[in-house]
Amino acid sequence: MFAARQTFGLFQKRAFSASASQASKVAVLGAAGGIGQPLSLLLKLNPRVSELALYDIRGGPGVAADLSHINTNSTVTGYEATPAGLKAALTGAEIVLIPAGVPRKPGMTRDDLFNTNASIVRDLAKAAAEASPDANILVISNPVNSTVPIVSEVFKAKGVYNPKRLFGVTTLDVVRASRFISQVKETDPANEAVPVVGGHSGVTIVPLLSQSNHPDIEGETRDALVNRIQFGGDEVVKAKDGAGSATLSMAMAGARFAESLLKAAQGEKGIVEPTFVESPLYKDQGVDFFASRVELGPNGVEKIHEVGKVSPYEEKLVEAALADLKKNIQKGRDFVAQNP
Ligand SMILES: NC(=O)C1=CN([C@@H]2O[C@H](COP(=O)(O)OP(=O)(O)OC[C@H]3O[C@@H](n4cnc5c(N)ncnc54)[C@H](O)[C@@H]3O)[C@@H](O)[C@H]2O)C=CC1
Ligand SMILES: O=C([O-])CC(=O)C(=O)O
Repeated sequence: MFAARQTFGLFQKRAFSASASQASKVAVLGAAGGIGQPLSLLLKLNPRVSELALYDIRGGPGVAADLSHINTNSTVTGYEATPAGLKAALTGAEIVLIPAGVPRKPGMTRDDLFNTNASIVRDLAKAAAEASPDANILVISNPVNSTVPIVSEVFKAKGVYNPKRLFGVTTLDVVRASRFISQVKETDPANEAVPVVGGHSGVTIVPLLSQSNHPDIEGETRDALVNRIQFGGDEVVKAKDGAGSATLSMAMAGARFAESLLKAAQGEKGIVEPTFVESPLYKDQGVDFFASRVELGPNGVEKIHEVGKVSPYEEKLVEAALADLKKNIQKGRDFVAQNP
C-alpha cells in the first residue's frame, strides 16, 4: 500500500498554532479539479488542518507535490488512483470533502449531471463507508439535492449511516446572497447575512430576505435579487462558456464550511452554517433532507434551526422548493436501490 502514495510533508518544523493542537486529517476527493485545487490550497493554508489527503482519478500526486512546498505545518499526501490509494486517503480522515464529478455547461441544469455524477458519488461513498465511516462527509458534487441522499443510502446499506455526519455543501448560496444584497444596498457584504434554506438548485434555493438586514426590499428589486441568488450558478456557467461552473468561489465556500466543522470539533461553541442535512423540518411532507441553519458540534450536527418566520412571498418559494426537493431526493434513493 505504501507504494501507492507519495508523502511530501518533509519540512514541518514550526510548532502548531494553539488552534491546531488537535490533529485533523482532511481528505479531498476530486482534488485535481477546478474546485479541488483551490479548495486544497485554502486547506493547506488552514492551521487547523494537520494532514491533507488528496485523491483524484488523475493528478492527485502532482497537486500534492505542488502544495507541499507551501511553508505551513500540515503534511500533504497525493494518492494514486487505485482502490488502495483511495482507501489510504480516507483512512483516519475527520473530514472528507467530495468535489469529484463533472460540472455543468451552458443550457444544462444540475439535474442533467445526475447520470454521470450519481455513480461517481456512490462509489466514493462506498469507499468512505468502509475506510472512514465516522468522518464528516461534505458533498459538493451536483446535483447536491440527490447526491446527498445517495451517500446516505450507501452508508445505510453498509450499516454505518450517521445523519449527524452527512452534509450537502450549500455555503456558496449564502456567500452569494450576502454579496448580492450588499451590491443592491451598497453595503459591506461582511455585515450582511441572508439565510438561504431548501436545497441547492434553482427554485429549491430559497433566500429569506425578510430575515436579512433589509426586510424592506420589495417588488421588482426583491424579485430580481431572489432570482439572482437562485440562479447565481448559471451566471458563472454562462460566463465560463463551456469551461465549467463556479470553482474559486466554491473553493472559498467549501473551505469556510470545513473550517467551521473543525472549529466545532475543536470545542468552539455557537458555530452555525447553512447546510443540506437529513432534517425533521419537512419530514411530515415527505421531504427528508433540507438545508437550514445548522449548529455544528464535535459530533457533527448539533442542532437544526427552524426556518423561522417567513413572509407570504417566501412561503410560496418554500412550497415550490419542497415539491422539487421531494423528487430530487427520491431520484437519489432510487438510483442506489436500482444500482447498489
Ligand atoms: N455544491 C456547490 O455549491 C457546487 C458544486 N459544484 C459541483 O462540483 C463538481 C466539481 O466541479 P469542478 O471541480 O468544477 O469540476 P472539474 O471537472 O474541474 O473537477 C472534477 C474532478 O473530479 C475528478 N473525478 C472524476 N471522477 C472521480 C472519481 N471517481 N474519483 C475522484 N475524482 C474524480 C476529475 O478527475 C476532476 O479532477 C461538479 O459536479 C459541480 O457541479 C460546483 C460548484 C458549486
Ligand atoms: O451552477 C453550478 O452548476 C455549480 C453550482 O452548484 C453553483 O455554482 O452553485
